[in-house]
Amino acid sequence: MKQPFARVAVKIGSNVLTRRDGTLDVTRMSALTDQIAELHKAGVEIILISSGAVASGRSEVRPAKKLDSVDQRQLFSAVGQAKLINRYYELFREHGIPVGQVLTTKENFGTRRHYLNQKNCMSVMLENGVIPIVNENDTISVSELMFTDNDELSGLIASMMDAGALIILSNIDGIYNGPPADPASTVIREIGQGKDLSSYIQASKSSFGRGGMLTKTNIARKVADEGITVIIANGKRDNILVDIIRNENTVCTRFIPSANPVSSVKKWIAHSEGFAKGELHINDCTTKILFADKAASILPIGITAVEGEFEKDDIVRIVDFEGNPVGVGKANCDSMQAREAMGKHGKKPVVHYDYLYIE
Ligand SMILES: Nc1ncnc2c1ncn2[C@@H]1O[C@H](COP(=O)(O)OP(=O)(O)O)[C@@H](O)[C@H]1O
Ligand SMILES: N[C@@H](CCC(=O)OP(=O)(O)O)C(=O)O
Repeated sequence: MKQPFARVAVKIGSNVLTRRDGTLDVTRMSALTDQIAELHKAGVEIILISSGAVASGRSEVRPAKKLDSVDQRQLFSAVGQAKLINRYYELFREHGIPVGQVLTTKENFGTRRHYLNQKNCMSVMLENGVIPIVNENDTISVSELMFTDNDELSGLIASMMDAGALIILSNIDGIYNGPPADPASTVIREIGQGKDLSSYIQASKSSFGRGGMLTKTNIARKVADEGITVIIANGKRDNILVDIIRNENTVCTRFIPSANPVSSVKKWIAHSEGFAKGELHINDCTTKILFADKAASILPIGITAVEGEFEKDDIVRIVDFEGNPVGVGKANCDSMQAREAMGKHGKKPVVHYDYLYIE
């Protein structure tokens, strides 16, 4: 059977993999592994982003004294990640599929060199039939520099690996149009571009999750805008992964991808906002040009202020004349040169169109 997607990133949330008491739900892991193996054997390349390290480590150690939240995370994830990957290794081995562990941190996405290095690692794994199993390296991540949660990480991975789809598995059937516990609420089956979902989302999270539904929807929209289908579905439902791929009527929320996919380098820039070293403030006319259909670079004549100190090739935020962030780009010169050229005609672009992502 022809598969709709050649490459799929699958994110499994902590609560899918853990029982109520916090122990690892090996039965669920085994069921999901079977489905991934089925898709893999049908020729779909899978990249797995799996949470569950902290949750599975929690039940393994009894700390001698009360630990602060950083110590807890480091201790539990160190123990739990080993347990988690060991389980995956055994489960996939039953299908004759090799798996490899990729532990990463947010900083590894900060420079283009690090980014391409990671991309190369996962590409070579896929070329050799190995399923990458990715998680944040919680043991060495610095709290302030962590991913909001693994939804953010999965968005980066799907984008970096040019996946056709990102499937986010949680403990819920999709995004509800009201409180999920309210019987009158139903799952929103399709979400088009530009739809504001904030009024539907409650602040509640599952007991082992970190980010909640709001981060999921924000990431999903961003990734879909880059041309990737994003699906939020219930990882606790039997056969969910295979059903999603093969049966369009499966209950889940689908974010319709943009019809104009963005280039690989623009995808990196789109997710690099957190690494921005400075800001370019642009005038009204340049803002209008950027939002028009034609490709346009940021020329010095349209810049009204340059904030922060940055080097050539650093990431900068683009801010409109009202102070709203409108995009992210890679600077073509350093901040001193940008200040010198600002407001002048006939100068080289400060951000070239090929390295500019407008939100
Ligand atoms: N409108 C909504 N539709 C679905 N879930 C919602 C909504 N608003 C809040 N949620 C909550 O978001 C939770 C899923 O997010 P999260 O706890 O981060 O899961 P995960 O651990 O899988 O990443 C659901 O269990 C639900 O309680
Ligand atoms: N890296 C953490 C993941 C925490 C997290 O983001 O969880 P979730 O919100 O369930 O995706 C772990 O493995 O425990």
